[in-house]
Amino acid sequence: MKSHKKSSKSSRRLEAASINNRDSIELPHVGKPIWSVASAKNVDRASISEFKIPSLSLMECAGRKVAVVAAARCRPGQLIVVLAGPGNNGGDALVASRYLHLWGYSVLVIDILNDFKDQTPDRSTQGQSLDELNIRRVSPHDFQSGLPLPSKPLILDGVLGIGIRGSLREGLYKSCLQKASQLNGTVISIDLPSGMDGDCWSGEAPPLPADITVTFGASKAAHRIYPAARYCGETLVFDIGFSKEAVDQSLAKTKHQLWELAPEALARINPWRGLAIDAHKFERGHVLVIGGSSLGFGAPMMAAVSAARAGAGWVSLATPHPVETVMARSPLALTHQNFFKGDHLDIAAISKFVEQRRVKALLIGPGMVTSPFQSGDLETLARLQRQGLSLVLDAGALHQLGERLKPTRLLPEKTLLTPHPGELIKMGLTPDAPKTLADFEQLQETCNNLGVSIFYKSASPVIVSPELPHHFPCYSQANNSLGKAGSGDVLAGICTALALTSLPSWVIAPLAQCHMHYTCQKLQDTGKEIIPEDICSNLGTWDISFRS
Ligand SMILES: NC(=O)C1=CN([C@@H]2O[C@H](COP(=O)(O)OP(=O)(O)OC[C@H]3O[C@@H](n4cnc5c(N)ncnc54)[C@H](O)[C@@H]3O)[C@@H](O)[C@H]2O)[C@@H](O)CC1
Ligand SMILES: Nc1ncnc2c1ncn2[C@@H]1O[C@H](COP(=O)(O)OP(=O)(O)O)[C@@H](O)[C@H]1O
Ligand SMILES: [K+]
Repeated sequence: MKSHKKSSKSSRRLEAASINNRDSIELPHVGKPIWSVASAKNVDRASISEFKIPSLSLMECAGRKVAVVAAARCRPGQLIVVLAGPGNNGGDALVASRYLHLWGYSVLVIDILNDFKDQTPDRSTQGQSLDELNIRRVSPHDFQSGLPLPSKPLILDGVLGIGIRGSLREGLYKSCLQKASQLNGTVISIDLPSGMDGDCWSGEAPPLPADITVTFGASKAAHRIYPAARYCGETLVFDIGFSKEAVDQSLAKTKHQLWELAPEALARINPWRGLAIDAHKFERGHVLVIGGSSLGFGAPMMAAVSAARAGAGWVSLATPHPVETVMARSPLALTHQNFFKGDHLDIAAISKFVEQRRVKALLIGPGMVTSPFQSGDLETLARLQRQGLSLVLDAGALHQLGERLKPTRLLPEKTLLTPHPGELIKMGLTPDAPKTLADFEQLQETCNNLGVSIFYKSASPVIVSPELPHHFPCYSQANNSLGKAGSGDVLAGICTALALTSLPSWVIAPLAQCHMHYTCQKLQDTGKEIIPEDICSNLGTWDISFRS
């Protein structure tokens, strides 16, 4: 978000550093594209037909990678049960079986075919190469009718991959997968847990969820976005020798693109780099947090402390409670206001405070249960934005915001909304939570019209911003210790501190999530069960906490 006009020499230095930040951070510096299934198929097709890479050598490489992963996970004496379906996913499984057998592991292949005629040519070739080795192979009928097997084998799921169309049909493939799930083994799935749609992240659990998924070229949406990602387990991505030109060609054709952000790369961004050693509080910037309700003021307090720990120069807190009550519970450096008239905001008083006290970033919503806005309030905020104010709206401030925003148009580079799925729906912008990339494209259209960026919060939050047309970065490092009431307040506070800098909102929001996630992880290393309050009072300095 652009910093507003500054006069001193050192503040110009900050602005220069921040503008550099803004100009130099590009998506490929901090993330990798997530391929759609169509892109993956295009890469495959073009590598083979245009760039003359033999399909069998891609399969050989894929199967070998799977074998290496399986060998590393196999316990001494453990049986490896390989489920090999009819397509090239099954072909990969057969290559893996060959390697594992040759390396001395005990392998049992289940040929999950209705008919040998169903096989793809490459799968059939791999089958023939297995015939010459002494690998035990059984029919799906034998497998299903109670073939005695040791419990807890290592299972390789090569029944179906990205060739699936629609939902998994009832029949042989599904029943074999269900049977395999009864073995209670460790499951390594090839490319995708069989039956899953690589592009969709909100579907049902597949019959045989994976502990590890081995995929090729790049991850797909289902590997990275929750809830689908939970069924993939740990996803490992391998290069299997696709042509780089084929990859570039395929991605160039892609209309919209999900990106997987790399925490280590985000970690190198220090939002305060370049801040002069003699900087004063206004060079960092003044944050005002407005929130709370009759239920309390813990949420805005945590957001305010998080904003201070994330680098704000001065943080003021406004709640509907008597200032003395809040002050008695507050860290000393926070200053306190009461900008409420009943359930609503005294927008004139806020506006005066923002102008007089040079507030540069305003967070409204933590701990609020209903919308605090009345007609005209958003117009006032839009006017303050044009004077340099950045706005972050969370929780209660999001309720029915869609309707309220329509006549207003805020500045997208200065407005960040942070809804979780329920809040997104309550905003009234969309009847359902986004389930596909096309849904995000639609949401971006809405963001363009309203002049806002949306950080769609979940265990794998995605940013949708008019500043980044057709590209949707996702931070997919989940940690269930963050699934606790209050994490959203910490996140909103960090976002608001970062809104003081000139980082674009598509960087601010994931960087805030990354900072919260790293801090949580570090605190967990001390062996404690972590609560959001711990995170807010222990946020690391940007340089130190991100050096891991
Ligand atoms: N050269 C290549 O083509 C490469 C392909 N690779 C592997 O090949 C896989 C893709 O192979 P294929 O395109 O042969 O497809 P799959 O092996 O994923 O699946 C094909 C089978 O799925 C069945 N099917 C489709 N929709 C279904 C539904 N709704 N319910 C039940 N069955 C359904 C089809 O009848 C067909 O028999 C990738 O996932 C990857 O594992 C890798 O070997 C890398 C190279
Ligand atoms: N399992 C998880 N892994 C990673 N991040 C999570 C997880 N669960 C929640 N979060 C993050 O924690 C925050 C929770 O926000 P929210 O649902 O608004 O919580 P609250 O308002 O109760 O504080 C979001 O930033 C979300 O991205
Ligand atoms: K599979």
